[in-house]
Amino acid sequence: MSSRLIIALDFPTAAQALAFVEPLSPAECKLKVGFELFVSAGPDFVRQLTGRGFEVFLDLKFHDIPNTVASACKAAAGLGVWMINVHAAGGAKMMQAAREALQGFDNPPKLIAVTVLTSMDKVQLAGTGVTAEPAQQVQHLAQLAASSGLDGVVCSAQEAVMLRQLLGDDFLLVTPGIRPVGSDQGDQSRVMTPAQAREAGVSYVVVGRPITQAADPQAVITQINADL
Ligand SMILES: O=C(O)c1cc(=O)[nH]c(=O)n1[C@@H]1O[C@H](COP(=O)(O)O)[C@@H](O)[C@H]1O
Repeated sequence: MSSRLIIALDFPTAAQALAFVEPLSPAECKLKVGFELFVSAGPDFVRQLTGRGFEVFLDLKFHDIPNTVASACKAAAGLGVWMINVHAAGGAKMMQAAREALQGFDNPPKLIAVTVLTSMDKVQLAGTGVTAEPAQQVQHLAQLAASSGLDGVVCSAQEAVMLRQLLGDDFLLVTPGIRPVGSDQGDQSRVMTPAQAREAGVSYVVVGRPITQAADPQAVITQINADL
């Protein structure tokens, strides 16, 4: 079975990211390219990763009017990536437009929606005008994503049990905010360990700094894969 670990390649340059990726194999992880690396390294870098056989999650969190998001999703799908995402807060019409935009592709990327960022807690969420508990808002947006035809959501592992029950076994639950025991929480709020995430029924975990900033990344990768 392929790994359920997605490593966040949050590096400033293609050279640094490639140096990190060099010893890795597509059997032990998938790779996530986010804003920082995509802005500096661009689509050619993404093609280099797919060319090496990696499944790539292009994490650009599209959030705009439906037409703009649909066009961006088409462009992303053209790169041959495995997964892309939009913000569920963009609404049902935006998510449906994203879904429809992928229809012409033979092997379209999985399309998932960000619910409530894992860095947000109740106080920060309230600051945006949403007075629901984070878990309630995650549930609301995940149901909207499911009814809009998306393949899954980004959420914290803390919401995984609830969403698995509600939305079934095939709905993808992709969970950042993963912290192995003893690692720094950093700017994340709703965190869980890899083993807790597995028990909660997540589909994939996203892990960045606990691996990329480790003295021995390979040891952390091996341990996380064992925990999953
Ligand atoms: O969409 C994401 O990947 C994402 C959503 C979210 O709610 N929280 C979140 O942390 N992420 C991403 O997941 C990664 C987590 O990195 P670390 O906190 O370093 O493990 C970062 O690249 C974030 O951009």
